[in-house]
Amino acid sequence: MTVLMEIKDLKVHYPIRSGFWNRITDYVYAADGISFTIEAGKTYGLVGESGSGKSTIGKAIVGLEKITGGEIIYNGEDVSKPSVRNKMKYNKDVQMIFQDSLSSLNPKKTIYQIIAEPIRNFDKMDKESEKQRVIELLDIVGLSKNAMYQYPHQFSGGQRQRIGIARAIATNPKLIIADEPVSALDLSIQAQVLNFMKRIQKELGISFLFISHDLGVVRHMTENIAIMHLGRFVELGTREDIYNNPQHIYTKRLLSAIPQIDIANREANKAKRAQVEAEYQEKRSHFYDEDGLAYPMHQISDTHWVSTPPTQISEGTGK
Ligand SMILES: Nc1ncnc2c1ncn2[C@@H]1O[C@H](COP(=O)(O)OP(=O)(O)OP(=O)(O)O)[C@@H](O)[C@H]1O
Repeated sequence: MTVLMEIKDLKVHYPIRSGFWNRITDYVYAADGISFTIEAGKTYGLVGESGSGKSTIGKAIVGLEKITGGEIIYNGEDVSKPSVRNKMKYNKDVQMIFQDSLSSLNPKKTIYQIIAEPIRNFDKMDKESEKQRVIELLDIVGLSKNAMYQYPHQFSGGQRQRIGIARAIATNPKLIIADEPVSALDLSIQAQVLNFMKRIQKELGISFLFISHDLGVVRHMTENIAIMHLGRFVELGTREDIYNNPQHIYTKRLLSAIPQIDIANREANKAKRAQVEAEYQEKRSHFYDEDGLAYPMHQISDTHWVSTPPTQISEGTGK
């Protein structure tokens, strides 16, 4: 395994201000002690429901969010420090794509201007080479060269997402943070964009941090997955660990929420979902500390970590 990036004990706490003096009265612990490793050329899945802190981690990694504590190690340096990022042209190596391609692509700019912008920032070249590079990038994402004279609103959601990907790969990045990249798309288009991302990963050797609220979407995309809840990881493992041997009650709940197209077993699936939900409500307090937060992670196999109550560890039943 070749390590591309190591996130160590990352913390992002947002201050909450209130009262006449606008003083800090509390904090939102959006990311609280997050550690994981992204391998070169692989996809890491980060999954949890809305508000669990996934985007905060993505933004902290690209440098859009100031961190409260921890380290983000890339090429042996801590890139959570802006001075280190600037020195090593980190923003060329790490790019981000977003869920809402319409608002993340400037509506007043042509597709040419949108894709050429990162090239101009990082790889100065003459006009003709720049144009050829834009055409090449459009070709990689399956769009004709005529697209470069058009504007974002003239494309469908799936095409706009591919334009976002063309912009992201323009700098030959090593890592792309993909924050809910297909959530706004129809199911059939989702599959197209996911397959397309897998293809460019294979061809260009890019790593992805794939952020999603849906364990069904990441299933065929990722080698390793972390499940996040209320700012902390509750479970982390390989695809097999998470889908075939889930341990945390929250992971089981997310798995039961994956939509099934199995019409014949619709009633049985519904009953299973209700049973998992009832179990979650009943046993929830056992899996979280007195503040309602996940316990620290405990390793249960070479690849599998689970947030585990201290009492369970002392009893020697880490599972
Ligand atoms: N700038 C901010 N100031 C204060 N609180 C914030 C800020 N940004 C995010 N939060 C809070 O931090 C928590 C995590 O938010 P985050 O957007 O990272 O979650 P998420 O899992 O990506 O959810 P979603 O998919 O809905 O974006 C939420 O409670 C959110 O309200």
